[in-house]
Amino acid sequence: EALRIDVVTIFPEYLAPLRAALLGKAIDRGLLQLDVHDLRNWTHDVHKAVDDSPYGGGPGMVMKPQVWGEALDEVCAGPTPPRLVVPTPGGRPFTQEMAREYAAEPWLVFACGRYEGIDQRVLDHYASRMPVDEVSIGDYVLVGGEVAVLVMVEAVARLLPGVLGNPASAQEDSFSDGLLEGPCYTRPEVWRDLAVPDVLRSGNHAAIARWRRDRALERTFHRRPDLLAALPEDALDRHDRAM
Ligand SMILES: Nc1ccc2ncsc2c1
Repeated sequence: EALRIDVVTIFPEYLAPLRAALLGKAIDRGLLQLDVHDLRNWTHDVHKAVDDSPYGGGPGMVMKPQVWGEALDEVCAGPTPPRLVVPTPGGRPFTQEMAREYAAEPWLVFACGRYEGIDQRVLDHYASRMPVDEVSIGDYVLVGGEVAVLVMVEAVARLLPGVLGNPASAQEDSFSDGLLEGPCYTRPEVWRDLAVPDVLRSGNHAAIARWRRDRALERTFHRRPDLLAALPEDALDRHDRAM
């Protein structure tokens, strides 16, 4: 039941960090399977061309449908189709909820576009054969989808059973209760004249929980009021509202 991940890219070496550290161990332990494919393996010309000028003019280049078609036909071949994930600035926002959805899938294929993107007919063609998600990791433009794949694979893999040392932290991390994570502290008690808030050393767990939630509400209110507005009606109690 290990999650299978395939990535198609013209820069396979960009995905090397996924084999380091925690995720590398998860792969070694068979908790997830990662295969990275060089899109140029499916070209047939001496220049290994993967892009061409855009119809309608305009700057930049568009990735050729034929090459992607041959690559995805092969990579996505199998009894049950994968979920095809295509990073793009114009995609649906990637969220912790999507990360949880993806972590429950048996097989994900990530198509990394470069240039101005992939010919739309590729997405349209595969949408009739498998779920195709165009996904954005934020409102900024990168040079290609590879870094977005690193982000998504890390967010997904950490949710897989056994990948994280203590699963509880996956539950309590930011966004699980809809709020940002508040400040955290560790030893020493005083560092450069800055002391750890007394409540955290009080042993009063109710007061600690209350203090942490207050800090999370405060931070969310100041940095991400949109998250507060999105909370369900009953998510904030009287004390919360008084914050
Ligand atoms: N193909 C491509 C190009 C830029 C970019 N920026 C964020 S995701 C993405 C994907």
